[in-house]
Amino acid sequence: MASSAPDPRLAFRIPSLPPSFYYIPSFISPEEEASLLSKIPPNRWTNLTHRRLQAVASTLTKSNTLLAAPLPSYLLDPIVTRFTTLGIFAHTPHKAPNHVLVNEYKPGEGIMAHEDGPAYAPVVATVSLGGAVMLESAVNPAPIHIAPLYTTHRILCEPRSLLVTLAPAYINTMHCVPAVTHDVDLRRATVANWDLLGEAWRYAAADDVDGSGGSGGTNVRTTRVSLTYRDVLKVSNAASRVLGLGGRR
Ligand SMILES: O=C(O)CCC(=O)C(=O)O
Ligand SMILES: [Fe+2]
Repeated sequence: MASSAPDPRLAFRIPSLPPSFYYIPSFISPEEEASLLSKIPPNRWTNLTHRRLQAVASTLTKSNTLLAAPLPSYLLDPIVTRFTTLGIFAHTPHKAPNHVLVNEYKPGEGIMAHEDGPAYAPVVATVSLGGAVMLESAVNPAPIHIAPLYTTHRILCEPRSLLVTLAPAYINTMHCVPAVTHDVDLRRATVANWDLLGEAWRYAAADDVDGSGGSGGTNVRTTRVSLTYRDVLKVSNAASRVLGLGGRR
């Protein structure tokens, strides 16, 4: 019976993590990666202390409202088409992403621990381009202002991969990208998605190609761009029509 067939998406769930993180290596091809990198507008970056950022199509208003504007076509195809096939945004209010935060990290850069918060439906789909980085996720057993963080998990985001974070992980965890030039001690015991990596051998120590022991490998950071797709809950069509807003920052 079709209903008893295993959900193919489960193959990509990171099993050692709390629900739900999914990791898909080689979500896009090297050609698609190069094309995406060439289409990111060079003049729309906002420089932050440890990374630079583009909010596409625009920055949310103070009330966390998106002024309706279509995503540019380079961010839609093929990525959003594949999201639709996988049903990633099937249960969000708009059934599709309507906002993308594009981050760029040079070696030594990162993003401090944070939650993505209530402006969005609890789904983030992140495509990595360029270099690999370690994303750290800290599970919080209680509301963040009451209890300190405990268990930290490490997720290696390879170039061309897709990382999907769904509720309850979206709500119960904080995440960061450490601002380092090298991600060290890479092996099965310390990298939650080791067995889902497309090219784990690249990151293993020379004496430890299966990642199970040894001294652990190192990822030497190079510039990495992340495309983080989200569905903003509050969308204003009126404001963008009347005020002519909604342009890209
Ligand atoms: O670059 C990443 O993978 C994480 C970015 C992030 O956490 C964010 O934009 O909220
Ligand atoms: Fe985030």
